[in-house]
Amino acid sequence: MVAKLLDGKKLAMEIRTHLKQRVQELKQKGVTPKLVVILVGNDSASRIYVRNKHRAAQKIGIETKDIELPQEITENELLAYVKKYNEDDSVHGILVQLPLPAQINAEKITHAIAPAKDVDGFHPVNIGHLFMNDPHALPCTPHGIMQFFKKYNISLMGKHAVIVGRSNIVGRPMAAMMLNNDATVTITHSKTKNLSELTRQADILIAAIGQAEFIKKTDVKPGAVVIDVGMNRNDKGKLVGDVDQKEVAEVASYLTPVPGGVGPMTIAMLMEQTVKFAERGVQNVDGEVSNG
Ligand SMILES: NC(=O)C1=CN([C@@H]2O[C@H](COP(=O)(O)OP(=O)(O)OC[C@H]3O[C@@H](n4cnc5c(N)ncnc54)[C@H](OP(=O)(O)O)[C@@H]3O)[C@@H](O)[C@H]2O)C=CC1
Ligand SMILES: Nc1nc(=O)c2c([nH]1)NC[C@@H]1CN(c3ccc(C(=O)N[C@@H](CCC(=O)O)C(=O)O)cc3)C=[N+]21
Ligand SMILES: [Mg+2]
Repeated sequence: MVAKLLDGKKLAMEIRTHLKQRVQELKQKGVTPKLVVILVGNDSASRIYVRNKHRAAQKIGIETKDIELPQEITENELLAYVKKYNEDDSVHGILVQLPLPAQINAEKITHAIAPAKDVDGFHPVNIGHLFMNDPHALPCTPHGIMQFFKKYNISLMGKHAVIVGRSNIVGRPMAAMMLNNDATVTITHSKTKNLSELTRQADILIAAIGQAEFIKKTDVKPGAVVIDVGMNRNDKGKLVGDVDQKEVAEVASYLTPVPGGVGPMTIAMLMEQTVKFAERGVQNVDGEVSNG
């Protein structure tokens, strides 16, 4: 079998076209969706993300403000920025890039972002809604992955989904979303025993580990759908995923490439949520019932 590649670049472009239309409608009502991105220090995956976000926002007509802060900034200084944009009615979305430097308690920052502006969907209130199958804001990376399943008619019902990685930004919310869509979900991590035995049972395998080309052909059941979330540099400095793409393409039915797979979808979902939040604001002004 040769895997069919799930083209995230193309799907993200389709989504952008729809968003552009929605932004135009908002602008006619006098509202320009605005996203504030706060980057502390110089994490390399975050750099790529910030650059690509900016480009996408420009194409759609979303206003972005990038705030770049030094590695040494204190927690209170960073909290003051969050507070400022929480209170600024022209801002619809706030995103603080992770990871944050060691002197800052990331949890404290995440908790400080107003849930209604939490475009990452990382606030405990939003995570709680998601786990209760009543989502208000959705973490962008797993939400983007769900769009592949929709687009390519990959049903999750009754399927065994195995997720490698349990981070708050990918693994855990991915598990909730797949569970909400009737998959049977196994979450694995660095303490999991006999990992390969589990991954080989997966109808749908999500690799969100942060280890270059970790998942090999022998870890994958023939015909499985394999989603590669990883963004790593290999020893030659090349961008590679968590999946050995060349090997795994020989056994998987579907596979997301890196680059051009999950990454562009993460950005498309960030844009989508920014627009959605801006639309909610307009609904509230019009006196209609808000959906959250
Ligand atoms: N394309 C995109 O849009 C995005 C890509 N990424 C990329 O995805 C990858 C994962 O990111 P993120 O979730 O933030 O990473 P984290 O480092 O926060 O989490 C990694 C997870 O993988 C687990 N893990 C690490 N090594 C192993 C191993 N050998 N066997 C089994 N499990 C292991 C860890 O286990 P434990 O909990 O026990 O430590 C942890 O749960 C990175 O490459 C990142 O750059 C991230 C976000 C978005
Ligand atoms: N609060 C927060 N939320 C995040 O969602 C978040 C974060 N912090 N910190 C960093 C990680 C990483 N991440 C990426 C998203 C898209 C690409 C992306 O655009 N990838 C392109 C890269 C192509 C290229 O330009 O080389 C692709 O895969 O095709 C990369 C990385 C989001 N993250
Ligand atoms: Mg990708």
